[in-house]
Amino acid sequence: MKPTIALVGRPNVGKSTLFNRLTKSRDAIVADIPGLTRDRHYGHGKLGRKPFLVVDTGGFEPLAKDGIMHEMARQTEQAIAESDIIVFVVDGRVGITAQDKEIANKLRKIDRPVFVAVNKSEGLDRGIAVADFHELGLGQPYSISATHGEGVRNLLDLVLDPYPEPEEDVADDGVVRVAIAGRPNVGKSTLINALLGEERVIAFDMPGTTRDAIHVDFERAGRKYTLIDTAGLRRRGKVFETIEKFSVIKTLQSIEDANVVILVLDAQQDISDQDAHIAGFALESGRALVVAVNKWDGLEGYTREQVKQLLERKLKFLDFARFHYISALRGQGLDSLFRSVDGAYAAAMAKLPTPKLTRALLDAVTRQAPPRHGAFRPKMRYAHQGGMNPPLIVVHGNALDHVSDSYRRYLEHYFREAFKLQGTPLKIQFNTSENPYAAKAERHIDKPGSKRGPRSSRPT
Ligand SMILES: Nc1nc2c(ncn2[C@@H]2O[C@H](COP(=O)(O)OP(=O)(O)OP(=O)(O)O)[C@@H](O)[C@H]2O)c(=O)[nH]1
Ligand SMILES: Nc1nc2c(ncn2[C@@H]2O[C@H](COP(=O)(O)OP(=O)(O)OP(=O)(O)O)[C@@H](O)[C@H]2O)c(=O)[nH]1
Repeated sequence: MKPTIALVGRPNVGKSTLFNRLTKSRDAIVADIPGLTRDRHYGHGKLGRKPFLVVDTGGFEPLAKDGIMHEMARQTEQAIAESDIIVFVVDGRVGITAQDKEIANKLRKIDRPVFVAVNKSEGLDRGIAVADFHELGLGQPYSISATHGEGVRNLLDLVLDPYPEPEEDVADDGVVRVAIAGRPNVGKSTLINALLGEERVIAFDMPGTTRDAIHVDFERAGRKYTLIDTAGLRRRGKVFETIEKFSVIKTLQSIEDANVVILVLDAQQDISDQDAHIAGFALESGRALVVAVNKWDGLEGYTREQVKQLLERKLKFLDFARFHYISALRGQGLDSLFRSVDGAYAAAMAKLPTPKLTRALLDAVTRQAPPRHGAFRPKMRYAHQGGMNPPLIVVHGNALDHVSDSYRRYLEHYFREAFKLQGTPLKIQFNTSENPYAAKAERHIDKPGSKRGPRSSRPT
């Protein structure tokens, strides 16, 4: 599972700046998607091939007893309880403060690695910048500059050293890993009950001692599935208990671990920010997705139509996914929900042969050529598949840096239709480097004496 890094520290030390730096260099599947609002506190990052999640915890005032600072401290404690690694950010220009010491006192009691990042260190002597902070008793402090990027990579190397690179291929053993995500009270437990039967849920609800995901196998219509849940989070250490039953980190981790995410919404409630954020996470993770609009039993015909329209408008950025209107309570709509889960899985794992991809690409271009950008006319030559889950299509050609987002979406739509990739996001990567074979072939053709060379074929 992807490691989760929590950024902790008092206000104004540079946590948000560091967060932005850690999360910006990801291959953006969501380049510019209308309607998608992001939760700026949770993000994906990558160090080389190693992926990780980052949580920006906001300012941490451990002594605040009430008010907004107290609420923030609660949320920070939850993030600390659920993360794998803590990066404690301090301000190298201000030096150690009483508040830093308070935070350190709390962090020293937890059983996870804590790294002290002495920020704003650009232009300062490294040794002097960090000297003060040994006193925190959290080991060697590291000097960084979040705005300039200095020392950040070194720190990440250390932080992620114990975590191996992910395996190259996604194993396709035919067992579909399903995560059920949604905000509190939409009916996730009811749906899980309906899928597993009561006796299984008891096992599933057992508090674990580690925060590894718990996997529950089940069968449906002759097919095997594994339900992923990160239960067990609630029992972790005495210093930082997870207070809330709902956990964004837990949701993110189960999404990451799944092949297919079932996003559960409540038809009887308006779409909330929390729903939209969870939908956004699912999209950003690249996982295949099926939307289950639950509690459909309680609605009349006219309201149903209204709800459908509203949802499809608000969640337009999920238009690659199938929407199902179900009642978990009555067990209605689950068969067809699972047919879509299977379909989404197949789409996520699809193998797309180069000749077919290239043909589809050229057809798409014939139908609508990429618009010229200034002096550049992007030229697409061929395409191959660069990955699965989600499918990654690598398009090769010239001047592809100048392809617009709207043309990217056009291509995405075209490939989706051509290869029936419903239910999975699709990544398109443009590769402008010359095709060495094409270049060679052209040189060959250009050779004097070549019968099929362009010169000899030019009308005279
Ligand atoms: N000189 C310098 N300033 C920095 C650096 N990193 C952040 N800052 C500045 O410090 C100030 C606070 O940065 P933020 O990233 O907002 O700090 P924060 O810890 O997220 O603050 P809260 O959101 O209040 O908790 C901003 O003015 C940043 O530009 C750095 O590496 N060097
Ligand atoms: N009418 C109706 N009510 C439902 C349906 N599914 C769940 N509910 C009710 O919605 C409430 C919340 O259901 P839960 O399954 O506990 O929701 P949850 O998403 O697991 O909630 P958390 O455990 O808080 O995350 C309960 O009162 C359920 O009986 C449904 O299909 N129709």
